[in-house]
Amino acid sequence: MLELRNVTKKYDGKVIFEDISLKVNKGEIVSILGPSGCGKTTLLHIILGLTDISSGRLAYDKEDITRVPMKHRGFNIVFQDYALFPNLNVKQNIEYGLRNRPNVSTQAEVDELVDLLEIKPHLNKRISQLSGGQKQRVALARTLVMKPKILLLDEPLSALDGVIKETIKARIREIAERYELTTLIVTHDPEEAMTLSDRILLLSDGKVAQYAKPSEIIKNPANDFVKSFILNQLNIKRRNILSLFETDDAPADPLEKYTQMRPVLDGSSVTEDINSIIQRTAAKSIKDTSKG
Ligand SMILES: Nc1ncnc2c1ncn2[C@@H]1O[C@H](COP(=O)(O)OP(=O)(O)OP(=O)(O)O)[C@@H](O)[C@H]1O
Repeated sequence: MLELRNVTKKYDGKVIFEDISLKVNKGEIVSILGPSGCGKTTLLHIILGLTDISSGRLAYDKEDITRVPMKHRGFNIVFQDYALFPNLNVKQNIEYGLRNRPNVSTQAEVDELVDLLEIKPHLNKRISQLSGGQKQRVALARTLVMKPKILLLDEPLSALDGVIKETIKARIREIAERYELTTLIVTHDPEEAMTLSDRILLLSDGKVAQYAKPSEIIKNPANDFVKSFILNQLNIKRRNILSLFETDDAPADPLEKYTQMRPVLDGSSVTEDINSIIQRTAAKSIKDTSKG
């Protein structure tokens, strides 16, 4: 278990956040969510060991790691721009870290990850020949072969959209589950956080606005900031989708709105949901036509 106790970060005397306390269980996916500049990346770098804290404590499996340097913490990060080596091919990128620590993963384990992330057809390609989604999967594989105790992802989906985004989300969930890998993800997108994580840490004004399961945040938002940050953005997306079908199905109650939108957010049943809207709309227009 990862534990943060009263963690405060200041830059040049200016408080970025203060008194952040939280626990993350093994295998849990936690999204760090909040407006631009609230300190999401700083918090991720603090957990990684790349940035020092100003005060407070960090512990992993009850051992104090506050002063443990990054390379001894055994956590690993995928940066937003993937940071792949352009002069090496895909296979060499994935196996790069194993040059110094060859026994961390066996060849069979590397092959399993390559299969899981569907990279096999690309192993001999140069990085410049890959799409954004393929680069993301290679960056994930390169990090995972090193068997990190905690996987840290900085905006892993921001450069992706549509089906590719849903595929990467599914892979992240599958990896967390299969390897019981604790995963922390920085995002500014409430929809991403809602559909990907077991718990969401929502930061605002240098404080924890709420740390809870997505369903709990929807049912019991801790304050007005949480309500507006999460529900407004989700409702805007829902309205945009519904407006495509020109229906007047929009309920006034935010919770009902979210419940209706849930299948749309849950990539798996998006087609079913949109189909039912189409059917209802078509049935209505047939009725209207036959009336006239
Ligand atoms: N090395 C640094 N020195 C001084 N201030 C910094 C440094 N790194 C970050 N900051 C400041 O700390 C605050 C938090 O930055 P951070 O990048 O963690 O925010 P964020 O929530 O990840 O933002 P975004 O969503 O825009 O990426 C910002 O005001 C930023 O200007």
